[in-house]
Amino acid sequence: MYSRVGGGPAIKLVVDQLYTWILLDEELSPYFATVTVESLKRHMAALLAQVLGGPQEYTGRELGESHRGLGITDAHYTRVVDLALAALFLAHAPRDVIAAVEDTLAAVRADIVA
Ligand code: HEM
Repeated sequence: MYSRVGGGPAIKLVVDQLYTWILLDEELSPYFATVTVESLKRHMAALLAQVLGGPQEYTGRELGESHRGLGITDAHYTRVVDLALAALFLAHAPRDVIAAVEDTLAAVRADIVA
C-alpha cells in the first residue's frame, strides 16, 4: 500500500495537509498550542508509512502514552480522523488504502480519546 499511495513524498503531503487543517480548526488547534508541530509531523509521517507497509521507522511513544491526559473528546477524535481520510482522498490514495487506514484509526480510538 505504501508504494500505491506514492511513498514518502505522498505521505509528507498528506501529513502537511492534515496539520494545516488541524491548525486552522479553532476547536482542534488549542491541543497543539504548546507542541512542536514539525516533530509531530515527522512522527505522524513515520507512523503512517509504517501502517501502510513502508519503512518501519516510527520511534515515537505508544499512542496511549502520548495522548494520555490531553482530554481529547470523541468528537475531536472523529474530526481528526475525518481530516486524515480527506487528506488521503485529496492525495488520490486508492479507496482500499483509505479504508485500511480508517480501520487502523478505529482500532486506536480507545488509546487516544480521554
Ligand atoms: C487519529 C489518530 C491519531 C494518531 C494516529 C495520532 C498520532 C500521533 C503521534 C504519532 C504523535 C507523536 C507521539 C510521540 O512523539 O510520542 C501524536 C502526538 C500528539 N497528538 Fe496525536 N494522533 C491522533 C489523534 C489525535 C487527536 C484527535 C488529537 C487532538 C485533537 C491529537 C493531539 C496530539 C497532541 C497534542 C500530541 C503531542 C503530545 C505531546 O507531545 O505531549 N492527536 N499523535
